[in-house]
Amino acid sequence: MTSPSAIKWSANQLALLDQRILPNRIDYISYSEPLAVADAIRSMVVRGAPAIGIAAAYGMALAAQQFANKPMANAADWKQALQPARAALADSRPTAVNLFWALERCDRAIEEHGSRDLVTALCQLAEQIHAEDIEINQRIGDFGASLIPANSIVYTHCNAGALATGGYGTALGVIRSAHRDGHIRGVIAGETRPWLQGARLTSWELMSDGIPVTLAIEGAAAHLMREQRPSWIIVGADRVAANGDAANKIGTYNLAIIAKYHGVKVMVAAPTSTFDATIDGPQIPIEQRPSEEISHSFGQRIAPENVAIANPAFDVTPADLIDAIVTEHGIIHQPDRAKVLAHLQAAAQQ
Ligand SMILES: CSC[C@H]1O[C@H](OP(=O)(O)O)[C@H](O)[C@@H]1O
Repeated sequence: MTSPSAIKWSANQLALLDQRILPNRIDYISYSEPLAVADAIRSMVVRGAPAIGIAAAYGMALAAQQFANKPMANAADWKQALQPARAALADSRPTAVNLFWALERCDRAIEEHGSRDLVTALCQLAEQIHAEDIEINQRIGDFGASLIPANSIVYTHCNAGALATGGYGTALGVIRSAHRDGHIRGVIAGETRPWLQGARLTSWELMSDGIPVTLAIEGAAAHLMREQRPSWIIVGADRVAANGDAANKIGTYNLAIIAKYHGVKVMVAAPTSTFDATIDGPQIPIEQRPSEEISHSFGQRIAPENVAIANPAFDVTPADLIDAIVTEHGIIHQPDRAKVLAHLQAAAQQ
């Protein structure tokens, strides 16, 4: 049994698996309002860079449906009508660049179709982005798996699985493909405070696929790298910058430093839609999330009132701590600016 899809679209209705209550409850929430989709992204009903981009594209399709019976003379009319929905979706989470990449693809569809049947075009575009992502993840998985030695233990952080994407996953896509090839002896999944994507989502996904997984607290990472000698740390990304730095869930930078000390290799698995060639790592916007995610645990206060709290949702791992960035177009070994830009240029020509 594999984990259910994070995103469902049928009869022009969007349903999102509520990832805030997994794995204890499997509930989908239906959406017809684009502003509600923006809230779902902000509150992490749906999360994970590629899944956020797919949800935003469906949000724009829902927005267009609201104007299906209104006279629109041209693309400018449509852009004006859809602007509130686009603005709300763009404002939902700042770090995952797939969100902005998907909205820009919707912008191009609006320009291209103008007053013709834009509703159908945006629905088809969202479905295309969704279907493409699954195929992309399978390619990332196979490229990444080619790097995993036989009999490997690997370590992963957060959830870059089917639940964070259109399906199959990026980091978990590599693990799924390597397990299919018989190269995975075990996976260590870091719990990933405060939202516990590792404990609640990655453990659940891997167990659903029959992949041996051991859940650990993040504080055990150095000990486990020394004792169990994983071959790779395999993570996803929310944004890969032009210089090869990668933003991912908070704690990834820690793991990369520990990995360097212990001679463990670090792999970032991400589609080229997660790359942002316009900035370098230090310029990546880091989302600061609500303090309550740290001061409370499942509704119970665990920290004193008024304690100062830092809750950055992501950190940036410098390229010199990354051994490989794996995309749907191949592998960037020992990434740097020149290699990243060459990879993106070659990808654009395919
Ligand atoms: C392939 S998803 C990438 C990324 O998304 C997760 O963040 P969040 O759960 O806050 O959306 C995490 O950083 C994953 O690695």
